Amino acid sequence: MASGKFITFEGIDGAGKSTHISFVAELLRERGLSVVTTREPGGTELGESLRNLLLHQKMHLETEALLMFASRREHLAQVIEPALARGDWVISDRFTDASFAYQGGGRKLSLDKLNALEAWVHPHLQPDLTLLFDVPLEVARARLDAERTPDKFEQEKADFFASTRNEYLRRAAEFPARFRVVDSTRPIPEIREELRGIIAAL
Ligand SMILES: Nc1ncnc2c1ncn2[C@@H]1O[C@H](COP(=O)(O)OP(=O)(O)O)[C@@H](O)[C@H]1O
Ligand SMILES: Cc1cn([C@H]2C[C@H](O)[C@@H](COP(=O)(O)OP(=O)(O)O)O2)c(=O)[nH]c1=O
Repeated sequence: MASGKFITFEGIDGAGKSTHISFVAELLRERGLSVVTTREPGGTELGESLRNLLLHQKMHLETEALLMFASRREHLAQVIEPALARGDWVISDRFTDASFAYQGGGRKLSLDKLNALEAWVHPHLQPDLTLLFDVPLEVARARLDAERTPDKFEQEKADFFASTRNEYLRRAAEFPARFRVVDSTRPIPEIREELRGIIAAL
């Protein structure tokens, strides 16, 4: 049996990643693959409790980073690793790149500390494919304003998201084999066509 692959969706808030997750999951299911969709922070009962704290409570930057990785540890143990071991495909709405982008880029936690946490929590696992939905801040902000009540992260200022986006793009350049940067300013059907091509090539 072919082994499953691990796909992560990333981007600043409002970039449009959630819009495309069910589409990509469906593309894979059409090929007869078994697909698990999940998200971070969250994905487990404990992770969803941590998500609630992380999205709504102020806390020290390092506490925030540690809780993101605590949620991830549980998620890997309970959901991601068992699914991949069964041969399922896993699609996660965010993973460790988000910690580098938000806690590292946005909040300026040292990348050394983030590298140490990553080496602790998943020394041997990386996504097979990371789709980075990229838009300028103004576009993301306009999409969010039209839509929802902002959580703790979504209330951050423009320079926070500029740094977050830059860190995502820096990582995409550092790991070109696993990243695909998707220009998410385009209309949804055009983005879907590109995603269809990327998935077909996997
Ligand atoms: N390519 C696009 N063009 C126009 N609007 C979009 C596009 N992609 C997403 N949106 C809209 O932007 C909003 C935020 O999208 P969402 O997928 O929830 O973003 P994210 O998950 O990245 O925060 C939603 O209202 C969605 O319908
Ligand atoms: C996984 C992860 C998410 N986050 C942030 C990014 C998002 O603002 C927030 C929740 O992500 P997300 O699920 O994208 O939010 P929404 O449901 O509103 O689209 O958590 C981090 O700061 N670090 C992380 O490691």
